[in-house]
Formats: sequence, C-alpha cells, structure tokens
Amino acid sequence: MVCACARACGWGARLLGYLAPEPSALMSELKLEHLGDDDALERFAPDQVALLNGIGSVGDPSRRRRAHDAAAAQGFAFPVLTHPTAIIDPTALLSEGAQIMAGAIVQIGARIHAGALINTGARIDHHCFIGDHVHIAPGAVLCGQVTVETGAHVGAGATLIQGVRVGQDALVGAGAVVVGNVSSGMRTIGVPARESAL
Ligand SMILES: CC(=O)SCCNC(=O)CCNC(=O)[C@H](O)C(C)(C)COP(=O)(O)OP(=O)(O)OC[C@H]1O[C@@H](n2cnc3c(N)ncnc32)[C@H](O)[C@@H]1OP(=O)(O)O
Repeated sequence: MVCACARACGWGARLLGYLAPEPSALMSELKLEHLGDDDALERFAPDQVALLNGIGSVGDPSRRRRAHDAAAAQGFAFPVLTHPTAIIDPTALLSEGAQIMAGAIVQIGARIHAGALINTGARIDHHCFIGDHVHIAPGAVLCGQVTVETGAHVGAGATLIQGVRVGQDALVGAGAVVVGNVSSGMRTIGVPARESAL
C-alpha cells in the first residue's frame, strides 16, 4: 500500500527497496529489492535517505510506532505521504510521517500527527485530532471534532459520531458505531459500540 502510494506520488524511481525480517512475495511482485532486516539501516546515512513506514497496526499496533521511533532516534526522517487522489483541506496539519492513502478525505482544521495512517477512503471531518501512530483503517468515518489518541486503531468501516474521544492504544472494531468516549487501552465493538478489555 505504502509503496503503491509512493509510486502514485511519482517517487517510484527513488524507492531503493524495503526492510523486513524476511523477503516478501508481495514486495517481489512490486519489484522492490529486499535490503535486509532493520539492521540494514546501518548501511545508509540518515541525511541521504528517508523512510516510509509500511507496518500496519492489526495484531500489535505498537510495532509501527516502535519501528518509527527506533529509526527516528538514528536520525532518519519520515516524509509525509499523500496519495494524489486524497482530498486534504489546506488548513489541515500533517505531521512528519503522516500517510494519507487513496481516496481519503481530511477536512478543515484536522490535525494528523506523526506517523498516523489514514487508510483508503477514510473520512476525517473538520477539526479532528489524530494522535501519533494512530491507524484509521479503510472506510472509517470520523465526524467533526473527534479525538483519537496516540497508538489507537479505528477499524475498517467504523463510524465515530461528532466529538467522541478514543483513548491511547484503544481499539475500535471494524464496523463499530461509536457514540461515546472509549477509554485508553480498551476495545469497543458493535452497534452501538460497547467497551471491553483488550
Ligand atoms: C488495508 C487493511 O487491511 S487495514 C486493516 C483493517 N482491519 C481492521 O480494521 C480490522 C479490525 N479488527 C477487528 O474488527 C477484529 O475483528 C477485532 C480486533 C475487533 C476482534 O478480533 P479478535 O479478537 O480476533 O476476535 P474474533 O475474530 O476471535 O471474534 C470474537 C468474537 O467477536 C466477534 N467480533 C469480532 N470482530 C467484531 C467486530 N468488528 N464487530 C462485532 N463483533 C465482532 C466475533 O464474531 C466473535 O463473536 P462470537 O464469539 O460470538 O463468535
């Protein structure tokens, strides 16, 4: 996804390859070279290359954040990536490493913080706050002034009504309709969504 987005941005010729513990068939299909695991970063100078974080957040959402933080601590930068078909209001703030995928909409005054991923066709309405390394999965709808704190995952097709707050590292299940706040570290699923321990 991230690779396809980068290519759609015209960065294809500048993609050197990918880092992963093992080569991936999917990445081979995309004709990207496997450079090695994270240790291979040592071969590159932080002022010569930038990184795109391709780790998703299903299973263990903290992996995405840890990979970003480890590379950032070595001085590597993460550019903002915005697919050309995304609609982003000029007043929206996109921080380092934010990724806005195909068909997503980011409305007036929204703030998308470091390393957050706004996936395919997700809608982030006015003045939403999306914290560091949050993943808003495909097709999720966030109404106005929703807050999603650091590391939380909002599942595919979920709907969050205006003004609700999703706490740090919380998980909103796919298709949930969230009509109240979600506590940090909790999971919420269903219509209307009900909270339980992760
Ligand atoms: C580009 C991309 O692909 S990005 C990825 C986007 N994907 C997502 O956002 C997925 C988000 N994940 C989910 O919604 C998951 O289903 C989770 C995390 C909520 C639950 O996952 P698990 O813990 O593995 O639950 P599991 O599949 O074992 O199901 C447990 C029970 O919950 C139910 N359940 C699971 N997910 C949901 C859901 N989203 N809404 C309502 N009920 C659910 C199951 O039907 C099952 O019910 P049962 O015990 O009555 O049979």
